[in-house]
Amino acid sequence: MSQKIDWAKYVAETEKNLTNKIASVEISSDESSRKKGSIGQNDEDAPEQFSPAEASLLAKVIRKGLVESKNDIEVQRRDPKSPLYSVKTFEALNLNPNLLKGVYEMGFNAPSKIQETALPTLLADPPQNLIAQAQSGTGKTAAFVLAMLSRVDSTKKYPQVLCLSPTYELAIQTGEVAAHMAKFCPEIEMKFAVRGEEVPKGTELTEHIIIGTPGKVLDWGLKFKIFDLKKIHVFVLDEADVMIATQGHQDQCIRIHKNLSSSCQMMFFSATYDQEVMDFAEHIVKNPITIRLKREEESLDNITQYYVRCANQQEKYNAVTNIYGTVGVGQAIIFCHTRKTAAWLSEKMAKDGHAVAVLTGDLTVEQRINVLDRFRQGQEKVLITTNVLSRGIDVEQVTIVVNFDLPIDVNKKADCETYLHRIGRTGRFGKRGIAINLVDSEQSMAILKTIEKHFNRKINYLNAEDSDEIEKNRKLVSLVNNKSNACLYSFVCLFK
Ligand SMILES: Nc1ncnc2c1ncn2[C@@H]1O[C@H](COP(=O)(O)OP(=O)(O)OP(=O)(O)O)[C@@H](O)[C@H]1O
Repeated sequence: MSQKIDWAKYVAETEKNLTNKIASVEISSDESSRKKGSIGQNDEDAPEQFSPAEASLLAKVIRKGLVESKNDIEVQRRDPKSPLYSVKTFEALNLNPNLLKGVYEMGFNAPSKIQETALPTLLADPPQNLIAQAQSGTGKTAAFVLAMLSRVDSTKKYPQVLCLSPTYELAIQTGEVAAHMAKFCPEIEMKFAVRGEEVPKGTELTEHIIIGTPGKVLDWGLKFKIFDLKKIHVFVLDEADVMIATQGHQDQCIRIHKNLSSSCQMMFFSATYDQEVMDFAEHIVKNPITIRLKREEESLDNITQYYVRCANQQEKYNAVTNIYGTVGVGQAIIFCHTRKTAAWLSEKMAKDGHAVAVLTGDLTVEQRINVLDRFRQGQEKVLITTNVLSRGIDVEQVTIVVNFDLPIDVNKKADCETYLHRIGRTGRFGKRGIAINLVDSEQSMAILKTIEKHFNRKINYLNAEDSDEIEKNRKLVSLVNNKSNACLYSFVCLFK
């Protein structure tokens, strides 16, 4: 990117290519290339696993909007005398009018919960250091981008704001938000410090904001000295939890941080609140105000859980096709352990004339979004997937979740957390749902028992021969979506 390039255009072009690139790049510490078409693991027999960076990027790209929370913000202040405000409107922040225009242009009417407290802190005079933790999608990026843009003095032609992201793709995402928000502030110039960006030796950067990955920023700031880290007065560390999970990044961040001036304002953001993240935060952020929005936990409260005994894979298949035939009550998601099983199941169902969607890690991000969009619109009633989708399904109309394979961890033990993410709902949806676990061996029965014990919630045996059981289930299922009993009866008869 040349120094005077149209930032918005650059981001638009980069974004256009991003989905293709994502399939062919390594999201890891060394940022080396990986085989095309392989976002997850290459081995389709292996359980699908996704790096924190991949998961974060996917969540960002797939998410449609703000994740609202009913929880209150928790605030901790080292210095109890430091003022703390919160705002209910963007006007109350006394923003540059063109920035405010940009915020409204993005469709933001009022600050999100985390923004209500984070923004006045980030914009306070004298500057305050902030550690903010809130789950993905709650408005953290928008908050610090607004603060970054507000802190620029465009009459001074040197980098003043530095934002570190863990990967190329995440940096591009942040840049896109910044470009969008700064739409009416053409005087603010930004530059990506990511792989592929080269600047001739001896250049001095004149852009106000640098958004980049730690390795490149270290090179530019310390090795080539094309900008002065001491002149940076706002330092943002985004996705700190993903940063830590990326090898070598933590040390690089600390090296960058050591070269900043002591008066530099520190903004630290994380989606999780692990001890490791907080230790890292302590290193980087002195005397912070810490704000925290606890995630709305998923629970099994509204979910009725069943298990069905199947002798083999074919019986599992039969059970699934029966379910498919009766999901008039809503939509279903079927979870498989490996990409291979998901492919086998979907192919078999397609051959038998069923329309199902399949979402696995070998799809590009663009393809995944298409699949999800179609499913959200109800174009397919059944979605077959792997753990690529275990978190944040957020499709309200999904009433049935089938575990074709029960979730297990790398040691082949019950993975209760994944079970909860697959089946559970947050208070947001509050609707009833049904989970059906297909059990085809003694091992899977043992896993089921572990899950049952872990959550202390009974997983009912679904036995279509037992008339009492059918009656009980019929009543229960009729609570789901208030559909007629006739339709629901067919659901219960699936397993006959
Ligand atoms: N005040 C707001 N009003 C409406 N929408 C908002 C507001 N703030 C952010 N959003 C939108 O909500 C979504 C999530 O916001 P954002 O990306 O800032 O969250 P985040 O916490 O940074 O998530 P992540 O950790 O995944 O990056 C985005 O689509 C963003 O445009």
